[in-house]
Amino acid sequence: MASFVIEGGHRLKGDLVPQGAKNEALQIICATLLTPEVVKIYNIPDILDVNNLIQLLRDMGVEVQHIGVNSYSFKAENINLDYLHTEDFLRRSGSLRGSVMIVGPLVARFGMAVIPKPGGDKIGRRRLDTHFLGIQKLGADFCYSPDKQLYEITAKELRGAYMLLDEASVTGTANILMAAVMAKGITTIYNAACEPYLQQLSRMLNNMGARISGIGSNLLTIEGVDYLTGCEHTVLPDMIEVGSFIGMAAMTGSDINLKNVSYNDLGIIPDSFRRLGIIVEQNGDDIHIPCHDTYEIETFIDGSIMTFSDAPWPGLTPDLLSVFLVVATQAKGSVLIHQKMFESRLFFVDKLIDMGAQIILCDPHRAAVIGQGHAHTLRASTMVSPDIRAGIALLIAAMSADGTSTIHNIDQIDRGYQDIDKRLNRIGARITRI
Ligand SMILES: CC(=O)N[C@H]1[C@@H](OP(=O)(O)OP(=O)(O)OC[C@H]2O[C@@H](n3ccc(=O)[nH]c3=O)[C@H](O)[C@@H]2O)O[C@H](CO)[C@@H](O)[C@@H]1O
Ligand SMILES: C=C(OP(=O)(O)O)C(=O)O
Repeated sequence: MASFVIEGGHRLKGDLVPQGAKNEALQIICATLLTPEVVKIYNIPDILDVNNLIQLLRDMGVEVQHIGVNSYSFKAENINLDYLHTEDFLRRSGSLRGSVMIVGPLVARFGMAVIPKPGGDKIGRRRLDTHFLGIQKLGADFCYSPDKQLYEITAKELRGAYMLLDEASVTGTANILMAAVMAKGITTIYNAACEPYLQQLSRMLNNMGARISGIGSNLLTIEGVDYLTGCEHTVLPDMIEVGSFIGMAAMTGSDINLKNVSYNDLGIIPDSFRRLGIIVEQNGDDIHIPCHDTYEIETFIDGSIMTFSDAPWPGLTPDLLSVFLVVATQAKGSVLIHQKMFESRLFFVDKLIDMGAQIILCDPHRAAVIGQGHAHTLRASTMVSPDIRAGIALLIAAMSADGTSTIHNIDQIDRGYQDIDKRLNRIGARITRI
């Protein structure tokens, strides 16, 4: 397992271009299964999760061609459904969360699919009920096979239905949407998730001939069609990477320009960093973070201590709370980080405490951070990255610390951040991959 050795204390200066969004790319790549025609996708990030999904589709028989930098064409004309029952399929799909989203397209087009146990971050219970209940509402049957530990799904015909989702699940909404686009009649999904990932998926599906309205809201209406065509689609910049770079710039006292961030799709993210006292300048579609010697967390208007908590879009994404937390350790002021959605995502704070950060882990969901205003720089340390976003938070901590740190298990960072060491070293970081 590879590691990063990070020499802390270097300020960065220069431009960074965010990669394509991991969580959008995973949905979009699964959607290529809905048509036998060619789909061209641009701005696909070159990261472990996405590459594993592309390989999974190749193994299923999809013709995949690399047609340019971060660009691929997909042609799902001849799918080998028998592959879904192989050990190889189970192993590969178990390596990433996004693999669960092949179910919707397969049921829609072939009337059968298999739900393996999906992979992804081990950050608490990650149930799939929303996926099951929604696809069942469309008329599919689920049968559990205990020896193989997977669900086999069959459907003679999918029929549109009204459904109120039990929670606004991101991958759940994507899966149901992809199943519904070719169902007979009208499907209405209320309490749908509406992250930019889903808005982009809906636009892509409409470009393929689907009839989806309500895009960007939590009420989607889908008029089923018989056939979807090929299309071209460009993945948005990764808002989580943009947020990670904003936090990294402030914490390391760097001066960074983030190019082409698709500002209007960042929602509440820039303002949330501003509430941590960070100067986030918008220049057209770029963001400039000037060098900060210090930054001060706001209080709420009544003077009480600020809370940052996650919520489904347009609320604050849970995937950036680890970054807000680490950045707060070097701010002036205090903040409560409340991770409502996941129950095992904050335990990495022990490593920050070892580095000298002032944090009280109140319970698995809440951590109070007492910022030290750069008065006490963090100490270098040796750590293991437990999940993708804790991984980037530890990298930010190590880059700002005094001395040389080591982070093991960096596969967890490579899962979501393309060539992170090379891109940061180009503008002044000192990160060695060993
Ligand atoms: C591949 C992918 O796209 N992964 C993302 C996706 O995962 P994923 O789609 O797996 O996450 P879900 O949206 O299903 O749910 C995330 C967690 O939040 C809880 N929950 C969800 C909705 C809600 O209204 N209330 C609630 O408590 C769920 O029970 C679960 O514990 O969305 C998550 C939530 O933004 C992100 O962290 C993941 O990066
Ligand atoms: C939790 C995440 O990813 P996944 O759902 O793929 O585990 C994430 O991107 O922060």
